[in-house]
Amino acid sequence: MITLENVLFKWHAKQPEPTINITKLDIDQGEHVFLHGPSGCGKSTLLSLLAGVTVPTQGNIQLLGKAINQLSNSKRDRFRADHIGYIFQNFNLLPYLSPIENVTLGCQFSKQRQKNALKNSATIAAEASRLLTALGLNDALQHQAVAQLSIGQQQRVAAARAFIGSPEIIIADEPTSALDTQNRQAFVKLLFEQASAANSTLIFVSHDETLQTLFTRSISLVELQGGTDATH
Ligand SMILES: Nc1ncnc2c1ncn2[C@@H]1O[C@H](COP(=O)(O)OP(=O)(O)OP(=O)(O)O)[C@@H](O)[C@H]1O
Repeated sequence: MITLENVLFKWHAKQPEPTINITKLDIDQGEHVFLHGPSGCGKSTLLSLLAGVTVPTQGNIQLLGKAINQLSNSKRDRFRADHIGYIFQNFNLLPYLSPIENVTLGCQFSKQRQKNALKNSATIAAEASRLLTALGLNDALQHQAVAQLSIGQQQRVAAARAFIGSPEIIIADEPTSALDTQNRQAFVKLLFEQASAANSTLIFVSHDETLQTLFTRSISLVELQGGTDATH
């Protein structure tokens, strides 16, 4: 469901070595992938290629059978809104809005995700609340401004926003870096429950290798770029 072939990416035309150089990568529907590598090796760059935020300098990226690098900017934006949930490292929440309001924004630009959300709950707000509860944010916290929540609580809001409307692909860029080890593992398990319920593919970047064993697959970006078998 995700296929990369001969993908090269340079931030600048004059860059001597590409930031991304991947001959082949296939990820199946429903896989939980742990992507790791040292700082600066290109993990976030790869995630932005997978999300269609940037396009490769050369090569093909197919998501759900569609070559996203061949889509116009507006079609790529639509594809992303319909099929990809993104959990940002700094969460990118709107601080003066409540958790429910932040989560409903996750499907604001996608009719398809709104439709999916309404298969689970009577209203989009009720579905936001259901997801927040499932991710461990109790009802009392769901209506106050996000700025008043702890980092761990904000992280649950960011995750619920990515999951609303059951996108096929969930991308998480170091969402656990602010938590201690025990809370990281608990949070990852909650992510898995939601990903499995929607059969979403989860691509998760982290520096914390203790999380690696929880995942169905682990990819070293350094090995992948070197052309060796990078999957364990
Ligand atoms: N917007 C940008 N413009 C130009 N160069 C960039 C840009 N973003 C990243 N880079 C460069 O691309 C390379 C890879 O950066 P990237 O952020 O993808 O690494 P990373 O593996 O995610 O690092 P970290 O673990 O520290 O977050 C770095 O050399 C970085 O300087």
